[in-house]
Amino acid sequence: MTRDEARNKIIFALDTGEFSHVQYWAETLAGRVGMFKVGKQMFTACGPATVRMIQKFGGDVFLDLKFHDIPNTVAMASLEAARLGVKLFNLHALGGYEMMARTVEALDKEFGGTERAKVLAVTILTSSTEETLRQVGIDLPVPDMVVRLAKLAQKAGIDGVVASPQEIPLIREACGPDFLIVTPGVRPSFAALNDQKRVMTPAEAVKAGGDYLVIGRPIGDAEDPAAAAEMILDEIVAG
Ligand SMILES: O=C(O)c1cc(=O)[nH]c(=O)n1[C@@H]1O[C@H](COP(=O)(O)O)[C@@H](O)[C@H]1O
Repeated sequence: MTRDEARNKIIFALDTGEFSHVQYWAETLAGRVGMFKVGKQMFTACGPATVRMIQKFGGDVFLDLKFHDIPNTVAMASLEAARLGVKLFNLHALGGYEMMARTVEALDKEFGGTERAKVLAVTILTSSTEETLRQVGIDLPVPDMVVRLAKLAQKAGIDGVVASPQEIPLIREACGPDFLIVTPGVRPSFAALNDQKRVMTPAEAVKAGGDYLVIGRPIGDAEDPAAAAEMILDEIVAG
């Protein structure tokens, strides 16, 4: 894999609430990562201006608001997300088939054949374990639940999933080569696990067939974030 191909796979999780930091990150990591993820903290604090600021500096955006609500509410919120011109956004597959299908229908109606934001369904969060599932009344093993939700999302017309890198082979087998797989829970050899549980290294996640890797704290908390991003690219290219 070339360095450019590796770079295009990296999505930096911009997990801050400070609008004044956005320009710094967009400039520092431009050309070092393929996309910027704006999540709940950033969006709640600063809203769509964050997305526009990143776009102004030439960055692509993954809007990570993990919608989960009644079908109409999610479909309408999804249209607003897509109108911001983001490349990716997500919802929770646990919201069910109708919620996902209504969202894809609304997007197709508005955007027709033109290029639109891709929708990802979050399967089971990378911080969750079997115990987490049992606590909410789900007795299936995590991998079974992930595959079940990925297949449901694909049936509803969703473009891909967010899942742990450990589940990539199972999802590929169940959903085929064109279904996008985006994996957080990626930890380079030099970084701490933090609250992530089901993790892999960047090189392993790419080798397993992940289309995009979401990486936050290993870059954001590093003393030299640009160097950390380059070290991650080194690991992927070497791997
Ligand atoms: O949808 C996500 O991006 C996501 C799903 C998931 O299962 N696990 C997960 O960690 N994330 C996000 O991915 C990012 C991971 O950040 P770090 O753990 O700092 O690399 C965070 O912004 C999470 O919100």
